[in-house]
Amino acid sequence: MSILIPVALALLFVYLLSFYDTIRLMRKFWIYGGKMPGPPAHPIFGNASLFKNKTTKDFVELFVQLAHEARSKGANLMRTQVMNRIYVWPLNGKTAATILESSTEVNKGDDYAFLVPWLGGGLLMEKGEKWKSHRRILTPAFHFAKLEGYLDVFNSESKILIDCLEKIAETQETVDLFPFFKRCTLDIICGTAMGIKLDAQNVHNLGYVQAVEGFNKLTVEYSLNPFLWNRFVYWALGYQKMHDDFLYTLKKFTNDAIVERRTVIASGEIEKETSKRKMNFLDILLNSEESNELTSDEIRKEVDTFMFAGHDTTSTSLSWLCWNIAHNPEVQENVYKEIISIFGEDPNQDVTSENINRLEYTERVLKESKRMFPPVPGFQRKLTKDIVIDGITIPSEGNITISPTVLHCNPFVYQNPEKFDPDRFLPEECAKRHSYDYIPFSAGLRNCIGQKFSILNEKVMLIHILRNFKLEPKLEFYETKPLFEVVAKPSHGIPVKLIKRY
Ligand code: HEM
Repeated sequence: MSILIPVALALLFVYLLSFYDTIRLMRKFWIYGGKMPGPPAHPIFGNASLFKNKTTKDFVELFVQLAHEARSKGANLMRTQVMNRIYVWPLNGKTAATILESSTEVNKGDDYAFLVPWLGGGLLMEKGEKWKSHRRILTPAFHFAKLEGYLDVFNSESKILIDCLEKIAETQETVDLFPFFKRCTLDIICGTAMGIKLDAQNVHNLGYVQAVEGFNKLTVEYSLNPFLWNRFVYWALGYQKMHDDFLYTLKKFTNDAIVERRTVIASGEIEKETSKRKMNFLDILLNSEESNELTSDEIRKEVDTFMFAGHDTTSTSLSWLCWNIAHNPEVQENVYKEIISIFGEDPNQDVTSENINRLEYTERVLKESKRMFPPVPGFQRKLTKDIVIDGITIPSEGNITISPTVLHCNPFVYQNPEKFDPDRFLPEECAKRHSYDYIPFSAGLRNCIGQKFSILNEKVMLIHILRNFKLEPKLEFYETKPLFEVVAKPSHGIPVKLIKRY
C-alpha cells in the first residue's frame, strides 16, 4: 500500500509535466492571437467552442463563413486558436504567396506530426537540405516523358473499373462512385509506384487497404481531438496500439515490395533501361540507391509517401468532377463530345498521350472542379521565426493554414463562387487574378510533385468513364459535402445512375 502512494504521485507528476509546453504555447499565442483578426477566443480553449457539436462535414461552411466575415472587415488574414495551437489563414493569393514563396519557411505544421512515424523523412515531411536533395532526385520520375510509361497501368486499371461499374449499370441501381474510384486509384498507384498488382478493385478486404483506411481515419480523429495530442492519453486510451498495428502492416507491405523488386532486378529478369522510360517509381529510386543517393529506408519512405499522397487525392478529385458534370448535363455533353472528337467513340480503345493536351474544354472543366472542391482543403507551414504581414506579427511556432477551399471561394476574385463555370479558366480570365488565388496543388518550392501524374491519371479515367456511361445525379447538389479532412472526401459519396452509352 505504502509504495502505491509515491508511485501514484510520480505518475501524476509525469502527467502534469507533459503539459508544461502546452501551457507555455497557450500563453504565447493568447498574447499574439489577440492582435489578429478572427473570431473571439477563450484564454484556454481558444476557438474550440466553434467546433462543438460539429463534424468535418460542417467545417468548410464554418471556415468559409469566418473568412467572409474577416474579408468584409478588410482583413487579408485571420486566425483561429485551439488550446496550444494557433492557425493563421491567408485570405487571398497575395498573402498566401508571402509564405509559399519563402525559401526558409518550408517546414510543415503541427498537424503533420501524426504522420512522422510513417512518412517522416519522405518528401512530403522532410525539410532543409535533405528535402532539396530528395526533390532533385525524385523530380525526373515525374517528367512528362516518364508519365507516358505509366499510361498502360492507367488504361488497364480504368478498364477494370468500367467492368465493375458495368455490372451495376445493368441493374439500373444507384451507385456511389467514390469507393470504386478509390480502389482504382489505389491499384494505379501500387502499379506505378511499386510495379505491384494489388487488385483492390476485385478483392475488397485486403489487409493493406484496411491499414491505409484505418491510418487515415486515425489521422483525422487525432487532429480533431486535442486530448489525444497528449502522448500519455493517446497511449492509455489504446490509440497507440491501433496506430502501431496499422503502421506495421503499411511498412511491411512496402518493405516486402522493395525486397521482391531487388530480387527480380538482381536476377536480370527486368532489363535495366538506362532511359528509365518504362520504369516505376521504385525502379527509379532503386537506381538512385546504386549511385548511393538514397538509402533503403529512404526509398521505403518515398514510396510510402507516393502511396499516401497519390491515391485518395486523385480519386477525390475525380469524384467531385463527376458530381459537377452529373449536375451540369450540358457541360457533361460538351466534355463527351470533345473526348470522342479526339479519342473516338470506341470504349475499348486505350488512351494515348499524343492528343491529351488537345482537351482544352475538358481541361477547364477539371480546373473549375478543383476550384469548387479542392481535393486537399488545407495544408500548413510551421514558422521558425516571427513574420510580419500587413503590420501583424505572426509568432514563431505558429501554424499558417493555407486553404485552397478558403482561397477558391473568395468573392472578390471569383464572382458567384458557388456557380460552376469552366470559363473562369479561359486565359483572359486567369490573367485577371493573382496566380496564387488558385492553388489546388499548392505553389512555390513545395508544390505538388505529382500534379502532372495526377491530372493525366484523372483524364484517362474520365475518358473511359464518359465513353461508356452518361452520369445522372441521385442526390441534390449540396446533399453531399466536402469533408474538411486531409482529403476533401464527399460526405455522402457520389451517388449516380449510370446510363450505358452502348
Ligand atoms: C488531385 C490530386 C492531388 C492534389 C490535389 C495534390 C495536392 C497537393 C498539395 C496541396 C501539396 C502540398 C502539401 C503541403 O504543402 O503540405 C502536395 C504535395 C505533394 N504531393 Fe500532391 N496532390 C495530388 C496528387 C499527388 C500524386 C498523384 C502524388 C504522387 C504520385 C503526389 C505527391 C505529392 C508529394 C510527394 C508532395 C510533397 C512535395 C514536396 O513537399 O516537395 N500528389 N500535393
